[in-house]
This record gives sequence, C-alpha cells and structure tokens, in this order.
Amino acid sequence: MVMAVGHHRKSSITEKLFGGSYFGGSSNHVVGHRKCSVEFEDDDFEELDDALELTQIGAERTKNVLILMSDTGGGHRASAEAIRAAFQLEFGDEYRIFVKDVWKEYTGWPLNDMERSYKFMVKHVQLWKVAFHSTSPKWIHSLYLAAIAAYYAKEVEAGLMEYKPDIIISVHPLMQHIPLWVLKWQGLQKKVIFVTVITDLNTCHPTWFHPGVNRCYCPSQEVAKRALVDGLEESQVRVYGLPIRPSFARAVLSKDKLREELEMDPDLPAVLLMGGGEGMGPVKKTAKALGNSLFDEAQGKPIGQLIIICGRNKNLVCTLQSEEWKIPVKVRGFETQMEKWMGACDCLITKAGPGTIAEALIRGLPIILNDYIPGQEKGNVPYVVDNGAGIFTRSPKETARIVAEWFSTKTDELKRMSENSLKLAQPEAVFDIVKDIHELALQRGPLANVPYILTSSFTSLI
Ligand SMILES: CCCCCCCC/C=C\CCCCCCCC(=O)OC[C@H](CO)OC(=O)CCCCCCCCCCCCCCC
Ligand SMILES: O=c1ccn([C@@H]2O[C@H](COP(=O)(O)OP(=O)(O)O[C@H]3O[C@H](CO)[C@H](O)[C@H](O)[C@H]3O)[C@@H](O)[C@H]2O)c(=O)[nH]1
Repeated sequence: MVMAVGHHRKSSITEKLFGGSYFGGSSNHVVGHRKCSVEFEDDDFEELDDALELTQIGAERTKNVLILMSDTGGGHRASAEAIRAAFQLEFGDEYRIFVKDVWKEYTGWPLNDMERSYKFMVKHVQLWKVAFHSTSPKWIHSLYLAAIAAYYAKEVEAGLMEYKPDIIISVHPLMQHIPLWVLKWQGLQKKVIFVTVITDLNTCHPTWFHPGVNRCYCPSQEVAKRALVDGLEESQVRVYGLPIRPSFARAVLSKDKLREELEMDPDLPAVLLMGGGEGMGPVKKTAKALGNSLFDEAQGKPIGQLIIICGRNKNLVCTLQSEEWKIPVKVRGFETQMEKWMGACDCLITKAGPGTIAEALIRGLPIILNDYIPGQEKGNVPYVVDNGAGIFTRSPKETARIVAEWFSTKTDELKRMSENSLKLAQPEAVFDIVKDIHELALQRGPLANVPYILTSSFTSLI
C-alpha cells in the first residue's frame, strides 16, 4: 500500500516533491552547501502525496520527458522543439514534454548567463577558439563542471526534479555532467533514462560525450567515431542524423504556392541569406554584393531575388531595411517557419550552423558557406563541400558571383548540387530518435514508475 510519510518541519522543494528518503535517505548525499529557497507547508506536501498516489494506481502513467537546452545560438532550441514535436506526432499523450533551460531558471552565474557569454565569445572569435580548445581535455572540463556542480547541486536538483522526469534528453554540450551527477547522488541513475542528442555535425566539443548516458545519438559517423574514442560503448551510440523539425520532413510544399504566400516574385530564382539564430557572419556585405551581382545592367532588370533572414539580430534588420535595392529583396527578423522560406528559395548562403545546414539538405538547397565558428562548426565545412552539396568562400564578392552564375550560365551546377544535398539529407532522424527513446522506456517497463511510488512510500517498501 502507498503511504504518505508525515513531516514535522518545512521541507525543500525537492523533499516536498519526492521525499528525503527517495533521494537516498538524507540531504548529505548532495554535494554542495546552498539551500533551495522555495519552501512549502506540510499540508501542501500531503496533498501532493495523495495526487502522486492516485497517479500511480493506473499501470500506464503519462511519462515526463525533460529536454535540457540553452539558447546559445538557435540550434539547440530548434532540435529540442523538433524532438518535442516528433514525440507528440508519434506518441500523442503518452509523453508530457518540457523543454527547459534549467540553468537559466534555477542557478546563478555563469550557468544562468550562457546565452550572453556565448554571444560575446563568438563575436570575439579568438576568445571562443581559446575557450573551446582549452576546455577540450577531459580533466579540464570535468574540473570546471564538478566545481559548478558542487556549488549549484541543490538548485539543479530542484530544477530537474520539478518536472519529475522519467526521461531526460540533453541537447546541449554542457548538460551531461551536472545532471548525471545529481541523478547519481540521488540514487536515480538507474531509474531515470538519460540520453544525449548531439547537435553538432562533426568537430563537436568532448563535453558531449559522457559514458554515463543510456544513449548518445550522433548526427554523423564522424561524431560516432569520436564518441567511441572518448570512451562510449557501441551499445550506447546510435547514428540517425540531426533532429530537424517534422514540418521539414512531413510537409509537402509547392514552391509556387509558397512564393505566393510569402509574397515573393513568382518567377525569379531566389537566394536565401542567413546567419543562424543570431544573424552572425558577413550578412550585410554579402547582401550588398548580391544586390549588384543579381542585377543585369545590360538589360536593366534583375536576374534573381534575395531573402535575408536576420534571426534575433535586430540591428541587422534595421540596417538592411534602410538600404535601397535594385532587385526584389525581403529583410526579415526571426522567422518561425523556416521550412517555408527554404522551400520557396533555390539556394542558401549561411555560416556553417549545423541546424541550418541539415534543414537546407532536406529542402535540396545547394549551400554557400561563408563563415564558421571555430571549434564546433569547423568540421561542417568539409561535411558540405566534400559531399558536393555546396561551396566554401569567405568573400562576399565571390559568393555574389557564384550565385549570379548559378542563376544564369551554370544552372546545371546548381541542379547537381541540389541532388547531392538531397542525398545527404536525413529527414527521418528525429522520428528514429524518439522511437528509440520510446523503446528504451518500454524496456524499463514498470520500473519507470518506481521513483514516484518510492517517493511517497519508501518506508512501506523496506
Ligand atoms: C567546459 C566547462 C565550462 C565551464 C565554464 C565555467 C567557467 C566560467 C567562466 C566563463 C563564463 C562561462 C561561459 C559559458 C559559455 C557557454 C558556452 C556554450 O554554451 O556554448 C554552446 C556551444 C554550442 O552552442 O558549445 C559548444 O559547442 C561547446 C561548449 C564548449 C564549452 C566552452 C566553455 C567556455 C568557458 C570557458 C571559460 C574558461 C576559459 C579558459 C581559458 C584558459
Ligand atoms: O530566424 C530564424 C533564424 C534561424 N532559425 C533556426 O535556428 C537554427 C540555427 O541553428 P544553427 O545550428 O544553424 O546555428 P546557431 O549558430 O544558431 O546554433 C548554435 O547551436 C548549434 C548546435 O545546435 C551549433 O553548436 C552552433 O555552432 C551554435 O552557434 C536553425 O534551426 C534555423 O532554422 C529560425 O528558426 N529562425
């Protein structure tokens, strides 16, 4: 029988939600000295126990999935949202999905400020290069992360456990170590499924690879090889591709209809110019060069149109909107329906962001890579170029010349590259990933329910 455990003192949020016994008997299993500040009265706790008891009576409980991400760029959120959407499409109400930046919501500096730190560091690209490579050795990043874990243990624990996760999915390189330590300290490592979904295509940071995970989903064979070298077992590694929003894979889109909907020119070939979620890279210079190269001076008319998506870079939107253009140009901020813009265009110019690349491949767009962030994006360049899906050049003039040729004298090259893009595309990756996670959850079977029964009835089971 499930019994509520009585309490005669105020409890921390995690004790309230899960009970001290469940978390290993007492808080001395938690490394760290900071106390969670949220407190409840004992009556609240007993009500929660009753609710948990009722939830557990039915054999099939909706399982909670917590996806850990951070808005360092747009790629991690895009993958998290893709996984959420695929779970909903495949399994409906069987899973309740939470996409959270637990660091931001529950901890303090530096974890709660990663977006700003990342933006600053990638702007000062040498700084990022040093930070990326100097933290690559295992002993260095483990030391940093252990120190942070010790300091913020209680807060991270509260953040994770508020969602009562049966499954935790990390889509961020800095979200393996600390959550796994917290689960270990709480004796939950065998009860909560923990998987990593890597969102970098090639030269990813070693913090992605943690041997304590149930699965490590690698987007490419190159990343899988790195995972094995860094100590993961073959049984932990799966290679399905990078998770992309199901709207890219599932929707059947006609280019003509999309152009009408997006108020684009129906006939002129179109180039899409962007720079990740933050609108990074040489977007402004490239736009200006395209404004010239896509205008045929001899005939006095444009040979192409330009779509510029600036993401969250508001300054870039303002600057480009105030320009005078000789060709049809649309300047947009952060767009939520990227599949439509990509579906309406004929080629893409971007920095080497993995999400943008994988999306463009699904749409069969040839890609001109005009920049990359040192470290995690370096390997994306050969991934595209060596597979014949695009070209790398940092020069805006060269970029503009290539696009003008693709739209006039070299249409066959554009077509060939488009076919190569489609060959590399992995639109089913996100579905394969959620199905595999579902299999893992089925293998756990009733075990998945144990934590929450134990929560309120630990004493009755021993
Ligand atoms: C790896 C251990 C990280 C622990 C950081 C604690 C140190 C605190 C100091 C600085 C502020 C924190 C800056 C956080 C940046 C967020 C990075 C991120 O999320 O990127 C996402 C990106 C991708 O979107 O992450 C990666 O691809 C790999 C993450 C690499 C981690 C780099 C860590 C930088 C901090 C190092 C500072 C020390 C420099 C030593 C120089 C000798
Ligand atoms: O207006 C916009 C602009 C971009 N996006 C989306 O934002 C994502 C951008 O992701 P990228 O991976 O291309 O690049 P980011 O720089 O934004 O992403 C960050 O996360 C990545 C991993 O997921 C890489 O590590 C990368 O280096 C890092 O900067 C794509 O899905 C793209 O479609 C939008 O939805 N709307």
